[in-house]
Amino acid sequence: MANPPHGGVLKDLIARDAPRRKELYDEAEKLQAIVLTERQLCDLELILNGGFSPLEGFLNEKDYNGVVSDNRLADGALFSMPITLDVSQQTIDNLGIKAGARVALRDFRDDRNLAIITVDDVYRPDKQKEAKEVFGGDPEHPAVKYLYETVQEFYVGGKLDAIDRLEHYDYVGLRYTPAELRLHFDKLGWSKVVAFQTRNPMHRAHRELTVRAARARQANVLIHPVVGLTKPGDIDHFTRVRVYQALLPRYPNGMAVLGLLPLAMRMGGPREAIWHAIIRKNHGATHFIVGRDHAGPGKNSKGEEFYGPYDAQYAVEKYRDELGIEVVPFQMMTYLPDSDEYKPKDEVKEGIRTLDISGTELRKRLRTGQEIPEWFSYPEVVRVLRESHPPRSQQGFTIFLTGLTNSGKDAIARALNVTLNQQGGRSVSLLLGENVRSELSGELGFSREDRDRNIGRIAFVASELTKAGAAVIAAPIAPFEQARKHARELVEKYGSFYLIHVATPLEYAEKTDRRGIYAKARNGEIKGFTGVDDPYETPQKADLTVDISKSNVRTAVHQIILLLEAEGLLEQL
Ligand SMILES: Nc1ncnc2c1ncn2[C@@H]1O[C@H](COP(=O)(O)OS(=O)(=O)O)[C@@H](OP(=O)(O)O)[C@H]1O
Repeated sequence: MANPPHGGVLKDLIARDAPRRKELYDEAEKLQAIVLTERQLCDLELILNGGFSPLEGFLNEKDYNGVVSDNRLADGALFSMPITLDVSQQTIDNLGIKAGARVALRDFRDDRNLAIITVDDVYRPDKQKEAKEVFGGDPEHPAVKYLYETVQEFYVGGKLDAIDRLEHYDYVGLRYTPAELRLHFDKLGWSKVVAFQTRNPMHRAHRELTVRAARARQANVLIHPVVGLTKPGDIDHFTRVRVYQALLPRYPNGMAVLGLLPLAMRMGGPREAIWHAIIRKNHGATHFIVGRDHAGPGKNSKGEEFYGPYDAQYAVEKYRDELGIEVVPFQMMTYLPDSDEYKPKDEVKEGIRTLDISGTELRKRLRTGQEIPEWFSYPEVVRVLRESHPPRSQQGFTIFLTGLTNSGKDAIARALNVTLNQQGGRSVSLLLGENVRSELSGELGFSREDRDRNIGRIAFVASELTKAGAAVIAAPIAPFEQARKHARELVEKYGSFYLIHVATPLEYAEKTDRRGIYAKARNGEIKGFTGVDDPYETPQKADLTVDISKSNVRTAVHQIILLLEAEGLLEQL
């Protein structure tokens, strides 16, 4: 039998309210609706399916205060994370949210009503207190930042009636609700299950750790990764799930099951560990692994850890009797090359050689295409990671040329286009200023606002193409620093961005202008012309500066090629 849920009853609101579904659906159609944010949606899903039992809704003020100050709901039940529904004053006024009101909760992705909340109260949280008590208060902590920057100023508490489950279109078969997982364990005849939480790819060390934990308890393994919201910058869940699927056959005799958890993590270390344990208990697990720095966000900008490495383990230990799920504390696993085995760090005798590859080192090896040894991971896992993290020679990039009209930026861009096409290996896209103007920005003029909008469009297209692995060459005038900076930020989410300042002086550009465009600007036919009667802000931080009055197109192209080569982008594998 699976472990009893937290509080004794699984609050599967979908199953509970199924008989009234039609009635609730019709009622919601007539109600005002709160459109939920991504994080609220994740929370809602786990309230509706019982993952957050004993919760039956979003916390009211009494429960919230208890959880924040003391890890307890008003009735004394252990619960460590405030699960709240935040709204703005404007939403409260527009929707008439007040005690006793019924309001629909809507999915922003498909506009479906998923639940109805009966409002208990509307209250203004003490954010400073929440930040301090729940997360430790460091303003750089991601959940504290989220609290101050994104969370609205009021919370709405109240119980929910469930209308429908969330629709998912990825890995649907692996998204077990607590009830489904419990049934699955029963079917398999598993009575002891060790759950493993993760937001990272799994390698040999994790496989060894989970098998060890299972062996010590004569249990089976639930690999229970988070696929809701994790730490910004984490490897996306699509890649991770393919990694877990590749790893699964490495467990002997089907001893592990993979289930995906749609949780929005807060990276709350000790508080989060207690919460994670409760969630796994609700999913039927009897044991839960808590490792070093469990659900911690790493270090702040001063290099300080947000939490002590074993704070999470102490926290779950403190509540061990109440938790009702046995926590399995684990040290870091390390590889012993001389005996070709993994051991927890604290069990390694002094003088024994050990090997480790950090997350940063792994990312570097993926980026450079460097070998990832078999002692560290399985070839089938590495293959999945390499597919989503191709080496630099296969990654996209953007060359962004900025400069005055007739500075030579267009000629360099065209020459670079054929040079990169000759090189092969990537599709090359050329975004010349005038082409973009006619194809994408036809309605725009040359006011600062319109120019910024134009560069914004180029940046968007360049970032999408860079994501798809292309080489992008853009050559607008782009006279404003802020817009160029924005373009860099957008593209760098997906690949490299190089700003090339074509710094040919105005006198030269004007003197050599065969199209007579400067003449038109000088005699007033064209107004607000860059360099003549509109400013050009010199780039503060160009990756390369070239000047056609002193050099030529061929040299400029060669300099760009050398830059790309030095960055590893042109290597032929
Ligand atoms: N008022 C004014 N100011 C500057 N440029 C003007 C203007 N009116 C028309 N043009 C011609 O439009 C071409 C494209 O400009 P851009 O889109 O690159 O300008 S911006 O980056 O949006 O500021 C640009 O050509 P290239 O520099 O050859 O691309 C200009 O010749």
